[in-house]
Amino acid sequence: MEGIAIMTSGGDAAGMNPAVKSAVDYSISKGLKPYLIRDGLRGMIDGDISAATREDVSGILHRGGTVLRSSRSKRFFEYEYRKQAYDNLQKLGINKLIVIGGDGSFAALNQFYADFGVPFAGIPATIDNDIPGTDYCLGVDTALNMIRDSVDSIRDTATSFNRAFVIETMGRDCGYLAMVSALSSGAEICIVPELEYDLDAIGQRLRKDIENGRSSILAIVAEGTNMAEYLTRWITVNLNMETRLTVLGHVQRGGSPTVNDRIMAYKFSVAAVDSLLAGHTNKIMVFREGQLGALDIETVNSSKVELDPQIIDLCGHLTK
Ligand SMILES: Nc1ncnc2c1ncn2[C@@H]1O[C@H](COP(=O)(O)OP(=O)(O)OP(=O)(O)O)[C@@H](O)[C@H]1O
Ligand SMILES: O=P(O)(O)OC[C@H]1O[C@](O)(CO)[C@@H](O)[C@@H]1O
Ligand SMILES: [Mg+2]
Repeated sequence: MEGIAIMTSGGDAAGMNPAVKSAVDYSISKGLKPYLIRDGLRGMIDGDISAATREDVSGILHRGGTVLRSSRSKRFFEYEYRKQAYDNLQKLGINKLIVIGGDGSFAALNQFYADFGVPFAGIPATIDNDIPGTDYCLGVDTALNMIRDSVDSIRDTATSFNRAFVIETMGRDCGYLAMVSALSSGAEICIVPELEYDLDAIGQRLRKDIENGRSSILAIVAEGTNMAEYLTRWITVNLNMETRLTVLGHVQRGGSPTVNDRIMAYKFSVAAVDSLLAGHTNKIMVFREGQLGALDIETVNSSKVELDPQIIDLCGHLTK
């Protein structure tokens, strides 16, 4: 039986566990022998790999994070350790890989393919939603719901005082989480890398609102702008409102996957196994304009992330 190994790599994301479960179950149904690699690239180098049964992956789909665990391995950049990883796969008869992770993890597996010709299929999973070619990455919906709950709670306390709150969301260099959260929570300000902002205009708009009775302000700031602390001081001074900063941090990465993340995980996993069975060697599963598909890693690597233009438009008035 042909061996197929499944791993999670890079930042964990809700949806990784249902993706692992589905990849194992579907591989077995297709006559493959699934293996699980623990701790991502670290486990591949150190041979932390074991055969998987359906029982091994039962009862995991509702859990957040990744039961396989993850890593960011410095050693994988070195050929010597990639060779060690290859030898581990060879010993077990594994000649197909599924990697559930972000762009860095795909780059790692593509390098591994260039070195040793082991085909892989990538499943986009990162709350940042920053993988080119796909509108959706696993974990994003769960993260957005986490953020919504947190911002709604902050709104409760903000409106109990005359206060402003600046809330920083994750997303590395991508403002998707911040933009969708600003819209879904009714924020007054949104600062993201994708949009220019005009603090003078924001000041004029909100001073008028305050004259007309506004007593609280919510500002959502993407981590990639590095603006959260500055904006907190700016609101205090320029809008004369007591202002608190909340950095949501890793709470956004946890939590039980939403229904959407579970269903997307199943779709991506089945597509990944099918892609390998069809003989494709280095495809990334994507979801674009409501359709499931697959792109060559080269296309993904050479493209730019394109966020939903309607979301960007809808946020425009929150930046001035
Ligand atoms: N060019 C490369 N060659 C070899 N290994 C690489 C390469 N690029 C990335 N890697 C490996 O892939 C790991 C995961 O990449 P990275 O830390 O960027 O996370 P990611 O998969 O992009 O997920 P996220 O952005 O959601 O955290 C890195 O820690 C490194 O071990
Ligand atoms: O603290 P860590 O796990 O290194 O990663 C933090 C980064 O990971 C991400 O959450 C993506 O998983 C980014 O938004 C953030 O910048
Ligand atoms: Mg990444």
